[in-house]
Amino acid sequence: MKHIISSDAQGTAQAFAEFLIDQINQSNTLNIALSGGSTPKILFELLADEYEEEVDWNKVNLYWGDERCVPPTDGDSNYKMTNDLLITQVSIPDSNVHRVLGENEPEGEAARYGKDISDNLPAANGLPQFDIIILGMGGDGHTASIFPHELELMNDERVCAIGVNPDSGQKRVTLTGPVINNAKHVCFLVTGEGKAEKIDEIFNKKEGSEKYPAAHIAPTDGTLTWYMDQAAAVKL
Ligand SMILES: O=C1O[C@H](COP(=O)(O)O)[C@@H](O)[C@H](O)[C@H]1O
Repeated sequence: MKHIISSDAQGTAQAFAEFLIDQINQSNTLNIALSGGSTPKILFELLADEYEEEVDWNKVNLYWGDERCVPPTDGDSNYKMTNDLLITQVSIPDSNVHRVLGENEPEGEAARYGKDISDNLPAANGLPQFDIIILGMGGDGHTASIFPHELELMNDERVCAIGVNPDSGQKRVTLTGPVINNAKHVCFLVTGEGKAEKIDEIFNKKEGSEKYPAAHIAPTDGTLTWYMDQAAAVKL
């Protein structure tokens, strides 16, 4: 496990963007699962503003590690944020964009999306393998949409399942733990002082940290990198 600490959220997005651009330029095709959240928002703006011309976007296939079960026009939609800030700003073919159909019935959509992933990605260890998965970590230690009260999703045999936000009751489609941990590169983007406590607990393996889904991310054969800002990493 590696961690890269930048001075602020902009620096965190920049550090990850440089890694991503290198990976795209070194690959014939790159399958990436995106996340929602505040740092990816900065990342998408940065990619559109500064890296649009730097890569061949035809090589990039976009998926989502989690999505809220809402229509793609809803302000809560992770796809909407990516579409507004990145997809409509770079030359990426529509056929490369594999969104979760958040407007569909959740359980059926989790199965459909899992099949879309299995049908299109190469397999390794009997599971689809992403080149890169971007993760965030919520203030409660959730990652993707695996929340502490549904830790069993870390060991679920399906590719995708439904997670439920315990505060709002909102259903979300999420990749399961085994698929996340099967990726070649798993990259957390975590910024802000609100994450410092959990970062400290997870990194220092404090008692009780095992209840946080983010603490269970440990790629089987791939790399794990935490991109953080100083505020999130202040207790390390
Ligand atoms: O609910 C979500 O939040 C997490 C973390 O977001 P952040 O703004 O606290 O960085 C995100 O990873 C996930 O995709 C999203 O659905």
